[in-house]
Amino acid sequence: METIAISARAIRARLGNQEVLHGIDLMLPAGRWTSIIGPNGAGKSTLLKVLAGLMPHAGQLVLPGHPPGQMSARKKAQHLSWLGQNESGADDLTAYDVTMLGRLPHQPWLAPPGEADHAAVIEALRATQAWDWRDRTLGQLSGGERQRVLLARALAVQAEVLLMDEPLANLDPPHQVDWLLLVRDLVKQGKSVVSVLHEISLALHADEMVVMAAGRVMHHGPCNDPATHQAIEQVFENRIHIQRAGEQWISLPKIQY
Ligand SMILES: Nc1ncnc2c1ncn2[C@@H]1O[C@H](COP(=O)(O)OP(=O)(O)OP(=O)(O)O)[C@@H](O)[C@H]1O
Repeated sequence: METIAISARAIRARLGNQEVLHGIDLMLPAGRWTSIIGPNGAGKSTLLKVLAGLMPHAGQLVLPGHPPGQMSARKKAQHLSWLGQNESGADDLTAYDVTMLGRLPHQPWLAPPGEADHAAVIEALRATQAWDWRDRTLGQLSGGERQRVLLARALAVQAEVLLMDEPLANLDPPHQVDWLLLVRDLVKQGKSVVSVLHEISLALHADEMVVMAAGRVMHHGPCNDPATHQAIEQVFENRIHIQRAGEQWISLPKIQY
């Protein structure tokens, strides 16, 4: 039987005075990579924030093996790692110190980082090829370089579940591919990854896809399933076409000149 990383039942969430998630039921598999896709405003970021425990919501959220209400904030922060969309702040901190923030859930209150913390930070900065800028502040980095440091921070947590909102933002094509290989490697180690992506061709490399529109899940299925491809085309108003290119599925814009 498939093990579950996060189970969400009847999730509703509001932003301002508007309900933006309208009753979401979702079982996210453990040890797999799930992509969440959908048009602008579909509620993808809101759903990811709810899954990360960062937003008030109605409905039930369960991390199997961790009874609700019995997991301390620290344990939860060790278990779930978060990479937000367009994260700002920390401009005066060095890339090394920003990455070390990912180790906070592991460190005793006010204790300096230990050997394991430094080892995790070094490994994460090397994995995202951000090691060379370890002594530069975030404010001195380009958008893509900065994103790779934030990704290193998320990796340094060494969490079982990684939630990433638009992790490919500002990354050039080779670093997008590196991210994809990194995720595949995490999944091979048994970690669960959930990512919100706008790059449909890359999102199709995931194991499973959640297709959202207007605050609802329209489809959840394997990335190589024709029903999933049809759902993707539909939520994007049939303005894109999913097709096979060699070993991969890719999304092409439908353009009539
Ligand atoms: N402060 C707010 N008050 C009311 N509605 C909001 C607020 N912030 C966002 N929304 C609305 O909530 C809905 C869901 O937003 P969300 O950011 O989750 O969508 P998304 O699918 O991640 O979009 P995108 O692809 O554009 O990043 C959108 O319709 C958005 O306009």
